[in-house]
Parts: sequence; C-alpha cells; structure tokens
Amino acid sequence: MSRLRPIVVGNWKMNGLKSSVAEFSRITEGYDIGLRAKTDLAICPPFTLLSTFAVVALGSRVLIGGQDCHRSPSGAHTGDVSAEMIADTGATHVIVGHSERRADDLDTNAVVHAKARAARRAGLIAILCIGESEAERDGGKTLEVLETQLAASVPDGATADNLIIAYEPIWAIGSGRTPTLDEIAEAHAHIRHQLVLRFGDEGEDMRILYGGSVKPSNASDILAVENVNGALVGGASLRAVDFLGIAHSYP
Ligand SMILES: O=C[C@H](O)COP(=O)(O)O
Repeated sequence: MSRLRPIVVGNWKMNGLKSSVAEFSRITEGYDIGLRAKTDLAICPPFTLLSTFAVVALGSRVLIGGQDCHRSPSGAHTGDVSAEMIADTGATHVIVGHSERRADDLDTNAVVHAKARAARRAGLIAILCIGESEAERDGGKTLEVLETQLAASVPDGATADNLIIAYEPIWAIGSGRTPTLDEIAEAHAHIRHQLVLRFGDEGEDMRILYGGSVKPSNASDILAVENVNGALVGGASLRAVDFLGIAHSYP
C-alpha cells in the first residue's frame, strides 16, 4: 500500500438543495476516529451549498471543495466563481478540468492550466482531472492522452501540497463500467512516472486519485492498486452510507 495519505473526494456535481444538509451531516458524523486514521475525506457540493457545508463541517475534519473556478480573482465574468470566493467560504480544495466541464464548457488544457494556477493563488488545493475517451482507449492512445493532458494542464511549480491528480476515464464516469485493475495500475504508473520526470521527488508525493464508477462493492480492489492514492466519487458520494462505505474500504 502507498505511504501517501489517501483522500476520498465526493463530487456532488449539480445535485443538492438546502435539504441535503441532513445527508451531508451524516457524512460528517460518520467520519469517526477510525476512519480519520485511514483517510482524508472531502465533499465538493455545488457552489450554492459551499458556505453552508463549510459551517456544518466545522470540527469534523471533513474537507470542502468547489467543483470549478474562474481563472481571475474577480471581475466582469457573469455567472462565474473565483478561487478566492471558494476559499472565502472555508473550502480548501477545488476540482479543475473535470471532463464534464471540458465537454460542456470547452475547458481546454490551457484553461485548466490557468484554473489550477488560480487555485494555487487562492491557497486552494487543485484536484486536476485527466482521462481518455472510449475511442482513445480503443485506439490504444490512453497513455499518450494522459501525458499530453498532464504536460499542458499542470502548471510549473506545482507541489504535493497544492495539486492532486484525478485519473477519470471518461467512459467510466457514471456508466457502471471501470477499467480492469491492471489498466488502472498502468495508467496510474504512467501518471506517476510523468510527475516524477517533471517534478522529481515532489512528484513521488503527489496524490493520484482514481474516478469513474467507484462504489462500495469495487472500492477495496481499486483503492489497493499501486499508485492509487484515493478516489474521486460522483454518484456514490450522494448517500452517506455509500460514500462512507467507500472510505471504509481502505484496509
Ligand atoms: O467526479 C466524479 C466522477 O466524474 C465519477 O463519477 P461517478 O462516480 O458517478 O462515475
């Protein structure tokens, strides 16, 4: 097992109303001393719930993150939210480059790069997502795609304290399908290699999460794979029992 302290992150995507505080409270209550000894735990709710969740999380050590940020600290960007605003809620993390934003909002690698820099500027830890499409996997291009995304979207000067990589094969997100454990190991080893080539020893300490159809029934196998330092969980993070079940899967 990796020596790096794992982190299990829940991405609530566009889900959650004020009434969801009860479910989030169950997560904070379930993050007991036994679980804290195993793993960090974070929830990234929609922007509308960030401040509320940050208050509910106080004292629980559950971490809070945004799901995206604008590259600028403030200004005329209607509808956008800056990294500084996210940090101001008490959040510590922000997801950048999720494939849904790369697809829906045309976030290129250059844009993701700028957002990761913005996260650092605001003192947030960026959870930077990369991953191949099904056509790219079928075409044998997975490792090449990951390499290109890493080179173009991870900023210089990134450290293990301000950057987490999340490997999410696009075809595995919300589909119930996952790569084989060998395929996950291969992708994570490649990401680790690229990080070490670029950042030296610092690259050894950067956490690499797996995301895509993680659930309580497959978490223990996936989380045991070499260089998998945690998970980015979508659908299964919406219910405390499932999310805590995944976090408990660590040996
Ligand atoms: O950010 C989370 C990922 O997109 C994974 O979503 P999923 O667990 O619903 O497949």
